[in-house]
Amino acid sequence: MKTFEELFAELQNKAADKTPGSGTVAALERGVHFIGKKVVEEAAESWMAAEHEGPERTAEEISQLLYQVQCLMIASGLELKDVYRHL
Ligand SMILES: N=c1c2ncn([C@@H]3O[C@H](COP(=O)(O)OP(=O)(O)OP(=O)(O)O)[C@@H](O)[C@H]3O)c2ncn1[C@@H]1O[C@H](COP(=O)(O)O)[C@@H](O)[C@H]1O
Repeated sequence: MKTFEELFAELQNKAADKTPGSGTVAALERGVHFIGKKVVEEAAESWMAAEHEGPERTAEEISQLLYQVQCLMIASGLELKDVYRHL
């Protein structure tokens, strides 16, 4: 199990190192348009899971949404603090 902050640090390190075999690195190379579509896809799947599939599936889909949001943040050059200051 990992926290939101721990996952973000892991993804930042992989992006900086261009870790071979990383799906995150591959997604970042495809860019904001590709990642943005993933965010929308996972948001829709989270919504559908919440309506029809129960809490466990909803948690799984939301974890994927958070991952894609973090990819979008990194692709946009954002740090956690840039987002947190709007919360
Ligand atoms: N938490 C995640 C995570 N959540 C979702 N995804 C990816 O996001 C994509 C979308 O998920 P889907 O279930 O919709 O995928 P799919 O429809 O089966 O396949 P696609 O055709 O959409 O790729 C998949 O490619 C998943 O692998 C994630 N990929 C990585 N992580 C974590 O990110 C870290 C770095 O991962 P790597 O960069 O791959 O090393 C690790 O801690 C991973 O656990």
